[in-house]
Amino acid sequence: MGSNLSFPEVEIPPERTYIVTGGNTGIGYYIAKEISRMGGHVIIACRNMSKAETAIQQMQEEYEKEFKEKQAKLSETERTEPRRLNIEKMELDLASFEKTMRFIEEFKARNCPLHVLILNAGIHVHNKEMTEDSYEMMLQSNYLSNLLIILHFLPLLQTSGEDCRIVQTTSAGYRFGKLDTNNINAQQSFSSITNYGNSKLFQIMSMHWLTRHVKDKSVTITSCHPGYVKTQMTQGYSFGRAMAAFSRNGYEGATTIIKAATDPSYKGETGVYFSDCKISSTTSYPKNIERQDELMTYSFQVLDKYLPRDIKQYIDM
Ligand SMILES: NC(=O)c1ccc[n+]([C@@H]2O[C@H](COP(=O)([O-])OP(=O)(O)OC[C@H]3O[C@@H](n4cnc5c(N)ncnc54)[C@H](O)[C@@H]3O)[C@@H](O)[C@H]2O)c1
Repeated sequence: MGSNLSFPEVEIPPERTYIVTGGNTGIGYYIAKEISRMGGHVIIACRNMSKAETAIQQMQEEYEKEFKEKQAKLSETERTEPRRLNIEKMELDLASFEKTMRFIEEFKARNCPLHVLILNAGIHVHNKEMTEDSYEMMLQSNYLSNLLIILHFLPLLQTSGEDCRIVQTTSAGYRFGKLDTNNINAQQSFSSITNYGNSKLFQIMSMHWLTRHVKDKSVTITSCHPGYVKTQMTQGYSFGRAMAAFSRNGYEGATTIIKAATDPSYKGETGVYFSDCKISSTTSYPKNIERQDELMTYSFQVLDKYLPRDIKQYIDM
């Protein structure tokens, strides 16, 4: 397990900024740690600021330990000191449009470039839960709020320089989802697996739609399946615990996303799905254009109040 899971070691210039949502735990923790270790400026966007701070300290400690272990193999004259990783935290709660907008506005107010947006945070609930905005929890947290962030940050990514990317952590569980606008908000029925699958399917469908409709094609948008990974998410239910011995660890789960976000050979590669650290194919379902249009009509209606005023300048809609 995991032997083909790797990403090339690249030296990331310190001015390149990466947002990693859900960067304090699970897969996101390793995405943030490895990208900052390679030199990037990383902002982890999380719900709980004290947990985020603890995670940042832990990343620094682990990095220093690993750095010193590598240095021990070198001669005294070759040895250097570990650096301070450039990781910051910002508050983000995807289960609330108001709080998601607060994060968007706070980041915009910094007036700094954004090179790579890694939308990794996600949730898998077992029973039907509605958000404060009256949307099914996974629909809003895994899909609608992520789309809102993309729509606001696109112009910033387009003007931040070379090779800017949006990378979403989706799931092969998208196969369990389907688009049914009469039941999209669990109006008629709810199933933990189907509704989780829906949210992950919609990430892939919206990626395809955006790939076609964004006017300036310089920013790439991709979706990644991390594999089945032992994290808080999967340990929260009995099947996940039973699968623990056969699951990837958090680092292995992160490799596919890190590769999609940093590998120079993927520069310009857009509208693709990654699995096992390589571009892979999806079923035909998310590629259906009429279905994508239907999803986006619904999504733009839901998000209408929060959309950027000048959106039509950069998206054909
Ligand atoms: N673990 C797996 O086997 C697996 C498989 C396929 C896809 N994924 C996806 O990988 C991503 C990371 O999951 P993980 O396995 O590391 O689980 P995890 O539970 O360890 O991490 C999820 C992260 O998302 C954050 N999050 C959840 N709801 C949020 C909200 N409302 N606002 C902001 N942040 C929120 C959590 O705080 C946490 O940091 C998710 O998108 C998940 O759907 C995981």
